[in-house]
Amino acid sequence: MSEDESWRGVAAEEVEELGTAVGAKLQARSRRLLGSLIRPRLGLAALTLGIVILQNLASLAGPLLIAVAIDDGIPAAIRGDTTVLAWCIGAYAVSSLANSLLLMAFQRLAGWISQNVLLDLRQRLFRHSQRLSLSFHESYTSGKVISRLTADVDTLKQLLEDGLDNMLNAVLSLAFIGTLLLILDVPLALIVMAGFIPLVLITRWFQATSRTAYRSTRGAIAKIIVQFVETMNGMRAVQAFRREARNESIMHGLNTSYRDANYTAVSAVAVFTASVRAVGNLSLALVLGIGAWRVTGGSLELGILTAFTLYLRRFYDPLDDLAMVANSYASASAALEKISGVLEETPSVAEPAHPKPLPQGGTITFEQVEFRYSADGPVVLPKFDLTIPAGQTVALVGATGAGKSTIAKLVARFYDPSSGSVRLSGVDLRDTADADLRDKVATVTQENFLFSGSVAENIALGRPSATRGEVESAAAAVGAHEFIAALPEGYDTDVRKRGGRLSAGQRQLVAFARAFLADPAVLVLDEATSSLDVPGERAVQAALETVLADRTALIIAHRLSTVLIADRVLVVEGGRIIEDGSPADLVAEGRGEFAALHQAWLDSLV
Ligand SMILES: Nc1ncnc2c1ncn2[C@@H]1O[C@H](COP(=O)(O)OP(=O)(O)OP(=O)(O)O)[C@@H](O)[C@H]1O
Repeated sequence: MSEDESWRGVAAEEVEELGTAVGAKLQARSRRLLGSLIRPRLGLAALTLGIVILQNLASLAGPLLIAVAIDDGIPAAIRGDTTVLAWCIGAYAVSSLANSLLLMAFQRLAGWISQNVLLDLRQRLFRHSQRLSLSFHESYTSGKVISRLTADVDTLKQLLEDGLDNMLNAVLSLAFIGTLLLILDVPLALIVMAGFIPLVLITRWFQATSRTAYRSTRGAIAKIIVQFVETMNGMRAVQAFRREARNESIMHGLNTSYRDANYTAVSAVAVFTASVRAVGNLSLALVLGIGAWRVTGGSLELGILTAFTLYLRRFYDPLDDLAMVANSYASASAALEKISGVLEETPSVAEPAHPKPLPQGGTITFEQVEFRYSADGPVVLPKFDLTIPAGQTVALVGATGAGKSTIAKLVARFYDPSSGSVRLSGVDLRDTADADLRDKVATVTQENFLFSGSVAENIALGRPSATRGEVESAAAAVGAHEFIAALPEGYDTDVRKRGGRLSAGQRQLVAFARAFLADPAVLVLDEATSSLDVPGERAVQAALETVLADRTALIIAHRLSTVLIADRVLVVEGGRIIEDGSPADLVAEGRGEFAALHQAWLDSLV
């Protein structure tokens, strides 16, 4: 990444103090995101603006009508002519009613726009997060994604729900009332306008202070959620290793820094609001003093002064609201900065624009492949070539951390090689469509994640169009039928509900049934039988031998029985393939790693 691009994506998230240039770029990115969210609703936004303008005009009529009533209506009524007073009262009632109706229409429309903007944003974030590659999620962590999708979207929600409303009203009130003040009395209006000089200065100070404070709050809340998710996910380990106290102290530290960051922001708001009020009240006092002196001198009418002070209150009230909007905006723009960062990330394993279809067959070729997990990380697989002909069952063996799973992950294209290419039936995996690849390559791992839903639904993930009969046959083929049938609701048992909880071995069998049902050209089994008991493994193995007969398979296993069904064994050490041959040949040679491993297995059986 060049220096200029170092702010892109989520890279600047952890940086506390941003340079001005980077800060400006991040703000521009946030604005672009906001613009892209509002643009599709521009017509409706224009209508909302029209309504709020009318509503403000309706609300402004009040004090003016009161001024006319005091200066003309009441004196005329004293003389016996009530026409003007009656008109004033009637117009006041109509303008108040119009004000209420327009306000309701405005709030409903603004609410509709905001809620749709939020819906759009939540969907974009979720869709994008799902599309980002495994490597992003491994480093960014689910807690941070959750924090973007919940806490950060919520701050934007606050801005849109209350802020939009307040801001439009405040800006319009300021513009309209400012004009009216000038029309009513120029010298008094100028006194009011002079108050804007300190206001601008205070606002600039507030923007700078609150931006930094809110960036810290966004970072702090993300850390809290990350810690929370980690604790909840690892609850068993937490309790088994008595990590509660340590976790509590970490959480206390994080919560404290979140409080401190929020307190800094709230303090800035307090100073800002108080200063705005002080300026407002001081100019009101000045206007009242000078106005009263002029009324006594006869150069100003009492009605005008009354209207002026009534308007003045309304002139400064929205400034209070504006202070709150500025606060919500600072908080939301810090959140938008983070959200737009996630949305700017691109999948490192991207789908090509014009994918090539994968032909039948399952020959896997590694051509001059070198792999590291990150650009600056160590080389995990030094450059190598390897061809696995279609239909061959290959076992990968080797010590922990040797690189076996990494090879398997490259075959399933969870990562792309750092250099060279991995091909399936001659097609570079980088040129394939995700759906095509997932149809052809199925993976069963140790984790065996089950989605909420029934056991049958979890098996059918392998082939969503499968009938119940096919699901049951797949389960029977791997020896899972009996335990599933014995569950409270058989195949319809919910795997997340009480009674539907499956053991690790049972989950593994479900994952096997899923892969068998998928009927892929290439099957990757990464420690897929490690949780099965011996009879369970035998049942799967018997099924494996028939199922693997006509497809390519890559098996990573630590058990001899599984390795022996392979046609070919690759021994991996430090990312290199150091032995390659049939299990029988490698054992017969008697000198290599595999022969030693084989002997160790045999010894352990005695
Ligand atoms: N997501 C990752 N990011 C960075 N490094 C990784 C990642 N996954 C694995 N590694 C590193 O790559 C190397 C090979 O790991 P790999 O998981 O392929 O080993 P393995 O042979 O499958 O081990 P095991 O038998 O324990 O599963 C290890 O040094 C490991 O630390």
